Amino acid sequence: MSRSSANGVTVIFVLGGPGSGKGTQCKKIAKHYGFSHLSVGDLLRVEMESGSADSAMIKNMQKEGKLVPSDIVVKLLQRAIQENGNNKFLIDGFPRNEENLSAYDAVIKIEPKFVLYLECSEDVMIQRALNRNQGREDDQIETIKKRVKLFFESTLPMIEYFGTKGKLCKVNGEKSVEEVFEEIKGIFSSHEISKS
Ligand SMILES: Nc1ncnc2c1ncn2[C@@H]1O[C@H](COP(=O)(O)OP(=O)(O)O)[C@@H](O)[C@H]1O
Ligand SMILES: Nc1ccn([C@@H]2O[C@H](COP(=O)(O)OP(=O)(O)O)[C@@H](O)[C@H]2O)c(=O)n1
Ligand SMILES: [Mg+2]
Repeated sequence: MSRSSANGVTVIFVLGGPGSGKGTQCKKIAKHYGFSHLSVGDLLRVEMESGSADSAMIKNMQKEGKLVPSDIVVKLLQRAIQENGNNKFLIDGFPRNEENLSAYDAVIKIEPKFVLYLECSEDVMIQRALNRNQGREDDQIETIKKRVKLFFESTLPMIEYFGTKGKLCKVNGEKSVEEVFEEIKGIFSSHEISKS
């Protein structure tokens, strides 16, 4: 039996390229449905600012648009889940490749209820990330292009794998914020997740 059915913890992976709207939609879902939003990029940024032994490496990987080793990412995620009293989590921006997924399966082991994928064209991703204005060092054009490339090379094949398992829920991430959220509400309703 998966841990999700054993202890009643619900996990949803929220995936999409940079700028596809993961953070934007997760905030709305969290508020509407009472989920806790765990953005792995944010967890890494907090760890980077903490001055821990991994700070410099994380800063460098983010600046280069590369992925931080999975063991470090999974430890941060596990700690965030354990410290949180909630039993419903949106995991935003993870897993991003097969290695992330294997590390998750080995350590955290909570089978996701489904994977929410915000589909967006490369041009829209790039424009949104460029206009984001959050002071992120990785939101400059050269790094964004590397991140987009990595998304299509490493993340998308893994997302498609969830499709073969019948776990993939895809929405059109290019519509307005409210239209995307309406589509998401339909998906949540079909999975019998109701307003908190
Ligand atoms: N559906 C949308 N339409 C237009 N702009 C959006 C939409 N969703 C998000 N944005 C904007 O695009 C940028 C990237 O969104 P964000 O949620 O940070 O994406 P991600 O977490 O996937 O990188 C932000 O400036 C956000 O306000
Ligand atoms: N699973 C993850 C998620 C993020 N990251 C790092 O954090 C960066 C920013 O991730 P993010 O999820 O905040 O980025 P967006 O998709 O929101 O633009 C990535 O480019 C990686 O360097 C990672 O290494 N592994
Ligand atoms: Mg984000």
